[in-house]
Amino acid sequence: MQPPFLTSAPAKVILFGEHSAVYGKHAIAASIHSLRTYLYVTPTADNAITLNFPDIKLYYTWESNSLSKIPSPSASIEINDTIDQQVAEQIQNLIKESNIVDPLHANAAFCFLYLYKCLIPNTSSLKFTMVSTSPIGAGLGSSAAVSVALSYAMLQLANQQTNKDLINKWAFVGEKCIHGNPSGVDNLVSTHGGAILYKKGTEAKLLDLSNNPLEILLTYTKVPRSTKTLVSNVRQLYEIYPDIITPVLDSMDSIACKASHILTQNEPDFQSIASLVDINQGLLQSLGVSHETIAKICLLSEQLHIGPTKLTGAGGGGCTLTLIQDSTNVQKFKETLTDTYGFDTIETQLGGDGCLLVPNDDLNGDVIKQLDKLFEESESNKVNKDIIDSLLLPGPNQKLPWK
Ligand SMILES: Nc1ncnc2c1ncn2[C@@H]1O[C@H](COP(=O)(O)OP(=O)(O)O)[C@@H](O)[C@H]1O
Ligand SMILES: C[C@@](O)(CCOP(=O)(O)O)CC(=O)O
Ligand SMILES: [Mg+2]
Repeated sequence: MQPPFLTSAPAKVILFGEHSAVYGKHAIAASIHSLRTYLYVTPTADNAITLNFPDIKLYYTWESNSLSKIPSPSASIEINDTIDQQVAEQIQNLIKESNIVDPLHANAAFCFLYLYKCLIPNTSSLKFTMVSTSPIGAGLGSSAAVSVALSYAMLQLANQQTNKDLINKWAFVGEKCIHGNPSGVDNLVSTHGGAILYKKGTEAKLLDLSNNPLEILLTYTKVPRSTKTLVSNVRQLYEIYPDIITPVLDSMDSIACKASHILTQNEPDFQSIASLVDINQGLLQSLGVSHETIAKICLLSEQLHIGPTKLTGAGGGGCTLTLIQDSTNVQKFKETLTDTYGFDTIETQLGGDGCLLVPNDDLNGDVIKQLDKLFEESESNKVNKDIIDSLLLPGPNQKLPWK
C-alpha cells in the first residue's frame, strides 16, 4: 500500500498472570479500546526514513544508505521469532552512532529498525509518526501497541496479505526487541482486541466478559519503570531459587485458570475474584515487582472498603487495578489518589477492537490536512488526549473510516 495511511492498536490490562505468563503459565488480559497508539505513515521526498515519536521526544532521520549497509535478518518476510544477533548488533551500533542513548529511545528505535530490516528493507522516503493516548512504560502494554501498529503498517508497505495472525507474529518480534523475553500476551490482545485466557505456545481462549462487566478502576502512579528490567529481575530470582519461585508461578497459573472459570459463569462470584486479586498481588509482591506507591493504593482501597487492588503489567510503579466491589467511597478513593498522592485515575471499559487501519484509498484531501495538522502539532507539544480522540478514536462516532 502507498502512504499516507494510518494504523492503530489498543493498550491492554492484565487481570491475572503477569510475569508468570513469561514462564508458560496462564494469564487473563483484555484490550482497552479507548487508550490507543496511532501510527501515521506519510511519503517524503528525501530518500530517507524519518522517525517522529513525539511522546518520547525521539526524532531521527536515517539516510537510506546508512540503513542499507545493515544486512537483512535471515528471517526476512518469513516469520522467525528468533532475533538475528548479528543484525541486532549492527542495528545497536547504528543506534549508538546516531547518539540515541536514552533507553526509552533506544528500545523504540531498535524495535522500529529491526522490523524495518525484516519487512521493508528496500523502502525509503517515508516518515513514521506515532502518538499514543495511553501512558507509556506504565504496565498498560504501550510497547505491544507500538509493535502491533508498526508491524501492521510495515506489512501494508510490503504489500503483504495481512491477516491478524501475521501482524501478531511480527508484533511479538517487536516486543522481543523492546523487552527481551515477552510472553506474547500483550501483542496478542492488542492485535485481536477483546479478552483472552492466554498460555504461551497454545491457542488463546476468547473470554466473553460482555455479560459480566467487571468494574475496575486503574490508577497510574506515574512512577516510571521498564518491563525489560523487571522481567529480568524476576528471571534472576527464579534462577537463584527455582524451587521456591516455581510454586509461586504455579499458584499464579491456578489463579488465572480459576478466575477464567468464574468470569465465564452466568453469575460470576465476584467475592472469589476479589480473593484472587488479593492473593495474586501478594504473590507478585513476593517476586519483588511491587512498589511503595502500589502498596499505598492497596491499603487505601482496603481502608475505604472499595475492593482489592493489584499491580497490572510488569509492576515496579506503573499502574494498578482496583476491583470495585462497593462504590460507596469511590469518589473519596479517587480524590485521595489524585489530590493526596498525585496519581491519575483511569476509568475504562475492557475489551473492544484490536488493530485497525485507515487505508490510503479512504483518506481524502480534507482528512489528510486535518491529520497533517494534528501530527505536526504533536512534534512540538504533547497533544491533548481529547484532541487526538476527537479525530482518531475508532467507535460509533468515529471521524475516520477505520477497518
Ligand atoms: N507512543 C510511543 N512512542 C514511541 N515509543 C513508545 C511509545 N509507547 C511505547 N513506546 C516504547 O515502549 C517502551 C515501553 O515499554 P514497556 O517498558 O514494556 O512498558 P509498557 O508496555 O507497559 O508501556 C518505551 O520505552 C518505548 O520504547
Ligand atoms: C510482565 C509481563 O507479564 C507483562 C508486561 O506488560 P507491560 O509491558 O508492563 O505492559 C511480561 C510479558 O508477559 O511479556
Ligand atoms: Mg510492554
